[in-house]
Amino acid sequence: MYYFIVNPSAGSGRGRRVWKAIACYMDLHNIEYEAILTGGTGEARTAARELTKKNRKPGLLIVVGGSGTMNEVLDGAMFHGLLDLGYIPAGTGNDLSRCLHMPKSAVRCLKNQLHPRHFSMVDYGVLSCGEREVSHRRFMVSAGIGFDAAVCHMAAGSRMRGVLGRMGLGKLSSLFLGFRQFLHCRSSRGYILLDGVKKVEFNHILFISCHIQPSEGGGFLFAPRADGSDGRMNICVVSHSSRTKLLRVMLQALTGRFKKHTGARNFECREVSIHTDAPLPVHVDGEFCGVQTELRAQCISRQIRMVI
Ligand SMILES: Nc1ncnc2c1ncn2[C@@H]1O[C@H](COP(=O)(O)OP(=O)(O)OP(=O)(O)O)[C@@H](O)[C@H]1O
Repeated sequence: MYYFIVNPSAGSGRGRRVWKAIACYMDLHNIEYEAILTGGTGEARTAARELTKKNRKPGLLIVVGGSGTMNEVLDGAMFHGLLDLGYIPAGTGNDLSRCLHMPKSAVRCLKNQLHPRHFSMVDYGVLSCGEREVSHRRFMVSAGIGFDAAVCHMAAGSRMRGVLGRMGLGKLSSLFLGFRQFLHCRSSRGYILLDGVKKVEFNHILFISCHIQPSEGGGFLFAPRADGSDGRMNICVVSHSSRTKLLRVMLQALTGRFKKHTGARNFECREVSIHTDAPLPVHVDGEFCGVQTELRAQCISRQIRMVI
């Protein structure tokens, strides 16, 4: 049995179009399936919890949407050993499918899920935040604090993103919002503590992102060495007093030539604690989740089995 969780509004309506093609293929080939179409935030999480309960009829859970939908499913799913997860990308940024080198065609992806030849064991991260009441949220691509989260927050309420997204120009809208935010975003002093032993301090943190997968934000390669199945996270810290230098960092990340240079540093670890003096916005897989000064992220090794 195949269970689909579909976000029809992912990718500014691409989710609905992709789902039509998939449902058509499934019906044409008489393959049994159930589908849940989400109506808003949180529904994919609830559906995933329900579908992964122990007493359910076994089957493959396949997500149709962007990284936000995938994030909700991962966050809501119950693990009984490994979690088998299928994915058909239909989002705006599509970082996960790019990092996993998935085919561009939705039907091609579907065929791979129906006739698996190659499985990939994938890591995920857990972000913990809050002081008195600690909350935990899983992530599959990246989580971070600062500028990147501020862009996600702005994008979520942006009408321009919806309009450009429908025209297939989602990346352009991210660039525009990113540039606007880049000019206004505040920086902060702070530090990171890697695996509880190595403390590194920074004076002008623009953002810190914790990567399971190498890119975020629709193709910004901030952690080119991140490997989604090595049990480790790659931490990217972008910090410098000169915005001109940081602009160069952003452009290099966008063009895939991100290297070690002034303004950006990468670290590897299994677990990281992050402190910023000023409260900064936080995101997980591109979904805004409030403003914080303290975060902890850890990598859970190879607990998701995906067909790619
Ligand atoms: N029916 C719906 N209408 C509006 N929003 C929805 C609906 N179902 C789910 N959502 C919300 O849509 C948001 C965006 O989803 P998602 O991240 O999958 O798409 P995207 O932003 O286009 O893709 P990406 O994150 O890969 O750029 C998520 O916060 C999700 O909770």
